[in-house]
Amino acid sequence: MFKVQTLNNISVHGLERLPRERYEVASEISSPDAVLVRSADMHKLDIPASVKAIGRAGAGTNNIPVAALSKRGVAVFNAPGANSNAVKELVLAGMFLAARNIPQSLDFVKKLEGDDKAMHVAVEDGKKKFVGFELPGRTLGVIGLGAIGVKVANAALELGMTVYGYDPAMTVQNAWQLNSGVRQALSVDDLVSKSQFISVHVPLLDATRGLINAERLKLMPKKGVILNFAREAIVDEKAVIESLDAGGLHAYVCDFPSNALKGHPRVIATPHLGASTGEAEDNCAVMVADQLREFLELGNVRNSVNFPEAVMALLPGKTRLCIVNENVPNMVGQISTTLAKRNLNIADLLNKSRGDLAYTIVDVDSGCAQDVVEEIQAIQGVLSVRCIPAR
Ligand SMILES: NC(=O)C1=CN([C@@H]2O[C@H](COP(=O)(O)OP(=O)(O)OC[C@H]3O[C@@H](n4cnc5c(N)ncnc54)[C@H](O)[C@@H]3O)[C@@H](O)[C@H]2O)C=CC1
Ligand SMILES: O=C(O)C(=O)COP(=O)(O)O
Repeated sequence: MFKVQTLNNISVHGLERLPRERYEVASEISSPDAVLVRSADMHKLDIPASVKAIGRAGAGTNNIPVAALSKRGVAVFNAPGANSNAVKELVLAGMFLAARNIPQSLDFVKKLEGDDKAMHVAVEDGKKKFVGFELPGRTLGVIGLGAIGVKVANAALELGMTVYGYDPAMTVQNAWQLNSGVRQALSVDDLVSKSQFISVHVPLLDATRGLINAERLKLMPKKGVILNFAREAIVDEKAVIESLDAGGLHAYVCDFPSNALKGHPRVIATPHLGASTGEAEDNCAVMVADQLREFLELGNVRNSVNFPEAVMALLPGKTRLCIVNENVPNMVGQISTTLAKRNLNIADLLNKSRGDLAYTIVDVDSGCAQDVVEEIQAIQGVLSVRCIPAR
């Protein structure tokens, strides 16, 4: 029986992927094997030694102490692309809301008084304050052409906008999805200086903290719109408010409200709603639950943010050892020597590395005693070892 702790509400469609006869899933559970999470902050949590994997039912993993977990040999999974359409749709909505001054006009309507005739007069007189602009011919700059950025860029092209993209580490997979009409910006500054709309779709990293700052806002054409559906700290909120107040920016559209932003007439803020559609919640939960299950039951790794991709078929009758170790020379040598000493024949072996970490799957012909696991665990550089008994 595997135990899975949930730290947020996870779609029932995802939880159903973990069959009751093999999985106990609860928000309060002792010694969990794995954790399922959305945006709960795990940085200050005491994550028990029993945890072998974390599944993030979503994209961003900045709420998870990934580096510390890697050192313990714990895998972290996410659900790449599973909520990207939901975010794209909200970004598009944000562009329309800003361009047509819709929030301000709704506010105006809410405050109308008098009978219908008086209201009609006020409407026809008041509407001139909300004259907007149209999107065709305007320029959008997309920073980060990953699952979301590519969809936003393609959709904006369809709307008749000129689109620039910037992403120095774009994957081949995403490059295949990107409409060839999207132009390449040479740098963030190049993109910013060309774009009336800028939408950020990068993870929160040291390199992306404050990516949109006072200097960059000065490079932007007047009356621009910044859209931030990525993470709060990617945009310098103080600089944005100063620019809005000084008549630089037209609007700041974001998914991360704060006291400073709340009530500002040119801020359109939603309560972290990017991934909050039934479809996205189901997609993320199903994807990450499947990945967790495959890891717990077979040791295979798909879509991890810290482990290398590693998938090997497990044949009936074979016992599997899953070893996480530092990516240093002679680890596989030491592991196979340990097995040979015990007369355990290797049927199949897969060794993959990613950065400082390596992951080895070894299938052996016969069962494998606990002391073998302990001996491998004792090899310097081994971070965690797991034995999956033969079926
Ligand atoms: N508001 C919400 O509810 C949601 C927010 N997000 C946020 O959006 C972010 C992006 O999500 P996805 O597109 O699914 O992730 P992704 O991993 O598919 O794409 C991120 C892209 O950013 C690029 N990148 C990284 N550093 C960069 C830099 N310094 N300059 C330019 N590009 C850079 C990467 O190469 C990658 O292509 C997530 O990390 C998360 O923080 C994601 C989903 C929902
Ligand atoms: O997937 C992401 O990165 C998100 O920000 C979505 O967060 P959520 O799962 O809605 O709490």
